[in-house]
Amino acid sequence: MPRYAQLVIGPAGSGKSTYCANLYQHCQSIGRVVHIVNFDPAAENFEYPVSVDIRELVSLEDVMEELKLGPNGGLMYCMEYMEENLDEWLHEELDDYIDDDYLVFDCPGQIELYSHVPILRTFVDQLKRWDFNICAVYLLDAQFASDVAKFISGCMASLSAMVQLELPHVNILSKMDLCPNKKDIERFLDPDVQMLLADLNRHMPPSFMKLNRAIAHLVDDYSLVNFLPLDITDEESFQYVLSHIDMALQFGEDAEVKIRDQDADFGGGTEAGGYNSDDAVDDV
Ligand SMILES: Nc1nc2c(ncn2[C@@H]2O[C@H](COP(=O)(O)OP(=O)(O)OP(=O)(O)O)[C@@H](O)[C@H]2O)c(=O)[nH]1
Ligand SMILES: [Mg+2]
Repeated sequence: MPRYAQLVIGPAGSGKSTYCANLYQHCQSIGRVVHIVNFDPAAENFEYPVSVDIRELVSLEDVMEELKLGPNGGLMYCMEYMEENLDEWLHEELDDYIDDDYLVFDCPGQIELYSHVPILRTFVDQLKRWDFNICAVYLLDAQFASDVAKFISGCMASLSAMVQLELPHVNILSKMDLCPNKKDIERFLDPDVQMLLADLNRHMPPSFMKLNRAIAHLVDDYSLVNFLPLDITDEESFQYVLSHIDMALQFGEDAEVKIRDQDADFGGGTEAGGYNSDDAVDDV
């Protein structure tokens, strides 16, 4: 039987770790087992129990200190080091997770990892060889849907990850609880590219019209302009997103949903997401 992996990616601060923490909680509440892998060598605080931690192999702090690298160069070094040690380190770590186990990789936010650096591609190819079904879960802050130009740039970033990784790909608009007017966002979830194009042209000088058209068609040709909204304060919203990801992973087709061991070693449960969602809703 295969194992399953969500690769949670997206720009810095888009809500990847918060999503992982809330996914863990949601799964606990419905009696499903998921294991979260911290794949970010720079991460320090966790709102979920970490099942596998890249920092046991390499940590950004040590790399910056020993190699005198800055945070971005240091992170790239860490990820290259991970790539070189896939067989020894990760293979061994994942050995504990067998048939139909479901892992969620909380990745770093350095956008170059998903655009032109081949590290994650090598990593997913290796996971496939180890019989994982994998789905890329790309988070984009719903603020990107506040205007068309921002939204198109978010789509392009997601598109480059999609082309680079060649995985089933689910796009999520995160932080919907912070959106004052959800109706405004709706037109971006499954938008008409002609409408986006007209909007772009309206806000830009005529010299950009040809470029705008080319970009809009590129995005349209890849059928990428499709986002699922996620409001982490709403269980139904979570269930909706998770069911799409499960479908992309073909999870549940030949695997039984594992019932959580009530005595899981992570005692006491976690608090959701490191922020107070009630306050966030009140702010809107
Ligand atoms: N209100 C609200 N805040 C969120 C949500 N998701 C994330 N945040 C906040 O946004 C900030 C960044 O969230 P993270 O989950 O750390 O984002 P990340 O993508 O893991 O960031 P990096 O690992 O640095 O790339 C934190 O302050 C979170 O509390 C959300 O759905 N709603
Ligand atoms: Mg994070």
